[in-house]
Amino acid sequence: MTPDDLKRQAAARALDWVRPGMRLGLGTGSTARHFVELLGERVRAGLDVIGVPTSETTQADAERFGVPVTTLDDEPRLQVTVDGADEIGPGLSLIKGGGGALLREKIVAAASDHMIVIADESKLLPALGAFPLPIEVVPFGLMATRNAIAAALESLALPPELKLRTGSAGLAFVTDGGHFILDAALGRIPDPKSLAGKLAAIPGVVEHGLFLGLARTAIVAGAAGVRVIEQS
Ligand SMILES: O=C[C@H](O)[C@H](O)[C@H](O)COP(=O)(O)O
Repeated sequence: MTPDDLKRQAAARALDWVRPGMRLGLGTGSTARHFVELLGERVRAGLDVIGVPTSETTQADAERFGVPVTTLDDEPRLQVTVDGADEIGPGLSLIKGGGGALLREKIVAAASDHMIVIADESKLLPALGAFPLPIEVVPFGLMATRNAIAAALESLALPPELKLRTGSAGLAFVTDGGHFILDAALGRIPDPKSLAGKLAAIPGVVEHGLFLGLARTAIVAGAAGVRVIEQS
């Protein structure tokens, strides 16, 4: 079984939470894409749902797979969001944003009654931080914002290692919102809540990839089968 097979298994299980008439948040990334594709199969078989994509890529996928889409402006409250993650830590804390979609993903998750995270078992970890934490920043004042983030990291005894994410041709990667991403190689984040608070207080930081208290259910597929973890 390949990691991609496991992602698809987790995505398939998430369909159990989908009911006719639901308004769904559609996540971004290779795992969420499986969900959108499988949801499209159900829609073609007659399921009536509508989705809010969390990125331009997912919007295109949803259209290609035949999932009707809307916006949060037209449907500001969603019942269920299904999304992937880069890491799943204690209490279903998450690192997200490896694909650069963290801002819309967090807005959509926060507008949802129930966020379900789907992943293969490699994403389930005893602590967050091995995956570099994406921090979305406005291009204006990049160096000042970067210095402020580095100072915040140092104040928490975390390494101030920040890398501007690059895309094609070595240019800065630009998010759907027109921002840049600084990836913070932290190794281990002992206190995600304190870090989230410090980052959110920095002017120029638009959002960060720590998703705390948002996911209620994790569906994790591994060699031994699919596990459902609920956060009470
Ligand atoms: O910005 C991207 C998202 O947060 C993804 O959900 C995350 O990076 C996981 O992606 P994948 O399912 O491809 O590992």
